[in-house]
Amino acid sequence: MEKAEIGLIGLAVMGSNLALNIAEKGNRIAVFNRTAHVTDEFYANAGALKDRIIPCKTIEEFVDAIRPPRPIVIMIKAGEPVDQQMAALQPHLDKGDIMIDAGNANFRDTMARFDRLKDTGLTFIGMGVSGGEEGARHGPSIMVGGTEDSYKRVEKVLTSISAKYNDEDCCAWLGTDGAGHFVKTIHNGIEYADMQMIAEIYGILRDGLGKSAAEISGIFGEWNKGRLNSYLIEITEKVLAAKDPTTGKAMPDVILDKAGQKGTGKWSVIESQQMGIPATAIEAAVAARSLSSMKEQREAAEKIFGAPSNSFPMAFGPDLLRDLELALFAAKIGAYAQGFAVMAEASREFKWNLPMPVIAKIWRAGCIIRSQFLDEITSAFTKSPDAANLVVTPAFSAMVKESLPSLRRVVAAAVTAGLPVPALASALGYFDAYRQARGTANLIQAQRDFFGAHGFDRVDGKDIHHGPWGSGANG
Ligand SMILES: NC(=O)C1=CN([C@@H]2O[C@H](COP(=O)(O)OP(=O)(O)OC[C@H]3O[C@@H](n4cnc5c(N)ncnc54)[C@H](OP(=O)(O)O)[C@@H]3O)[C@@H](O)[C@H]2O)C=CC1
Ligand SMILES: O=C(CO)[C@H](O)[C@H](O)COP(=O)(O)O
Repeated sequence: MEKAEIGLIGLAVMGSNLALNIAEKGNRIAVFNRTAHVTDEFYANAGALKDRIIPCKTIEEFVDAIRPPRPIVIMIKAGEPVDQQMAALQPHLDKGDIMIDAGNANFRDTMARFDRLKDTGLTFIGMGVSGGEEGARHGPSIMVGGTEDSYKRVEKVLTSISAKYNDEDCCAWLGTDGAGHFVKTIHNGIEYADMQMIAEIYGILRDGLGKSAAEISGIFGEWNKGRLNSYLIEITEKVLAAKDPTTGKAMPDVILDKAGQKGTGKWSVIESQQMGIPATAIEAAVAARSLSSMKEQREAAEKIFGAPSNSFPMAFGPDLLRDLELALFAAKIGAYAQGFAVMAEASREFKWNLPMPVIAKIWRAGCIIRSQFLDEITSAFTKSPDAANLVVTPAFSAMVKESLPSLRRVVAAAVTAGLPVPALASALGYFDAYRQARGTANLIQAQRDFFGAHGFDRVDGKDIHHGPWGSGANG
């Protein structure tokens, strides 16, 4: 039998769709799944693509079905399963074969896997894939980490399956070892913030203004024609318009308000904190998901403190919807600015030389946060490669100036009404602190020196580093 050019392990949602995508682009592919009946079902449903798929029941059969040097995509549950699968695969591989972990790995695990494989003659790639089920099937965004040479060996097949934006591939090599998985993690952190901010605006419309799901769907539909145009706004319109087949109610009204999370949001926050780069909107979004899961505690607390007032101040008049749209836009800029700032610091720390315009480019299509907005980020980082932060680039500073007053009005009104807007408020606080030349940390430095003689620098540059208190009283 003619051998496959590539193999794929893991035929759940992502792997099965990626395998069909790979086959559809003209590649012969061998597939394997730990539970064999999943492979049978996948093959049975592969339709016209069956001719290019070799279903395998054992690892030996799978490895043997691929032409060496073998590129093997591992698309399974992240974490320990990946180590188990790699260990099971390794004895059957030959020098030059490439294992590609395409799941949502923690980049630190990816770095450890690179280390473990260093002297084996095997090649490893850590690759972030975004786009969910549909992206995997018809074109995901692909973020590759590993040696540039290893990328060149798989570039053709990866670019053949990736999404396209204006005919440009949404697939790129981003740097060595953990670079691809780090960028995917921050993509997801931004995704968390984007989703949380949309949910907060939905909360204002639902609880503060009494609008129905259908009405809110219409509003998001309108916004999707403007500056907020994006996949997440598009699906928000759709999910709000959908009806529950069982009750006929709007679908979001029958879904429990407890959000799941698999780890990438939390990792984004942990890494940003480790590097000392504020990612306040992402932090607020992760915390909001955790708080959402405390349903019973929230129910008990509402009995003690009462529900929000259900009245969003109407001082906005006819400009209310425009203010909400602009507020969401301003906060979104804050979240992306934070995500890119975290990647810039990681790039320095891990010596990845991450190409910011390229990252923005490959997120323009295929991935969950895809939008027109990312084209503007591409252009801003191309024109200002050394900008300290996205918000100080000429294009984005103009957008912030235009939209920030709306974010301030909306956050103020929501806070007054008792409606929770932690991510919107965090983005606002970030802007306010970031653009304040003289902040209040002078007081913190004085306090630290008072209780711990930690010292401070003076504004006049004089060589006196302690205040006239405690053990530092004499300078
Ligand atoms: N779902 C999504 O929208 C996205 C997911 N991802 C990432 O892609 C990867 C795959 O995601 P998804 O398709 O949702 O599948 P899941 O994360 O639900 O993982 C299920 C797959 O993992 C396999 N698996 C689990 N444990 C082991 C093990 N110990 N050894 C071998 N195989 C194992 C399962 O095999 P079996 O059938 O035998 O149980 C099955 O094929 C994950 O890392 C996920 O985070 C990335 C982007 C989007
Ligand atoms: O990577 C993804 C999208 O980009 C996956 O859908 C991931 O599962 C999303 O994260 P979470 O499950 O924590 O919401």
